[in-house]
Amino acid sequence: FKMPLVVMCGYPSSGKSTWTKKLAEYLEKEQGKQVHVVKEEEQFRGEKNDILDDSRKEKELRAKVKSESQRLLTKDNVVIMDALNYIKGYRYELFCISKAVPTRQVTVHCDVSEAQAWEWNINTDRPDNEKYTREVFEHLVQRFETPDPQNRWDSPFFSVLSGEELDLQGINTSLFFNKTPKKNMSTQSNPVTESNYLGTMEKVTSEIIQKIIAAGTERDSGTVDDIQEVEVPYSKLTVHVEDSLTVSQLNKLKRQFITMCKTSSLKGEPGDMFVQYLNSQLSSA
Ligand SMILES: Nc1ncnc2c1ncn2[C@@H]1O[C@H](COP(=O)(O)OP(=O)(O)OP(=O)(O)O)[C@@H](O)[C@H]1O
Repeated sequence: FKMPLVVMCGYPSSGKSTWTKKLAEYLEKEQGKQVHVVKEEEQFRGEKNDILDDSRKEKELRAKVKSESQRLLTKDNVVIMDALNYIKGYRYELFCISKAVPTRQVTVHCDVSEAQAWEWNINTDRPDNEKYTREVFEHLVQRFETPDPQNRWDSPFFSVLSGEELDLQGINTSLFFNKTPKKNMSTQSNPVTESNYLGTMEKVTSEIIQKIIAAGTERDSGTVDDIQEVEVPYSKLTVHVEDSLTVSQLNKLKRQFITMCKTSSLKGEPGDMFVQYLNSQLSSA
């Protein structure tokens, strides 16, 4: 059992670094753990707003922070990821990495209002190039995908409101004392054996995609339109389709998912895993 990952998230300037510091101190001094903080901030080098305003640079930034965390996760310490972590699909990828190690992961949401975060941003004693511009701040707030403890990748979940204290002890308990989370209990299908796992994946994902396509193509061949929730085989979960979606996009997501399963030694109920993957990717496009 390897040391766990804490994923901080929240609006820009919502207190992520402040709570990261307190959590790290608590785990080190009171629990005798080694803590490694991966700071997104260190990558900015005075160009915070430029990087966050450029989707290509921002993507590179996220990839760096992710691989740094992944590298450290194999060592004997707690990794706290002090980063915006605002994309649902990205948090899902982190969850897959933790699962593959395997280790535990806890999500901490610094849940302060936009107005409060903005006030902290302008009143902070950092140099101006380390403050968010109004424009970048607003973009990040708009794009923020609030974590939901119902998603298994956002759970166990802790949030801290403005004026409240973070439950440091609770986090410690979740990281070190709780049992490994149980497998998803929403399906009763038969357990899948190692040897036929990928074959099963192929069949399950194909049938799920067929169902989504069938639900949307009655009107318009080739595009899946105007669907909210699609019920699919092999899972009690539904797929949320908000925007129009092409058959080739769906096939691409299926291929990506299968590749991820092959490389990450991720195991679970194939139907649920694929539906959760689709939902995380469809909402983070
Ligand atoms: N609970 C709090 N009460 C009062 N001020 C706070 C609180 N939390 C954070 N701040 C102030 O808000 C500013 C931003 O805090 P912090 O750097 O922790 O946020 P962040 O989410 O890490 O920011 P960034 O998005 O830039 O990484 C700091 O000046 C900090 O002192």
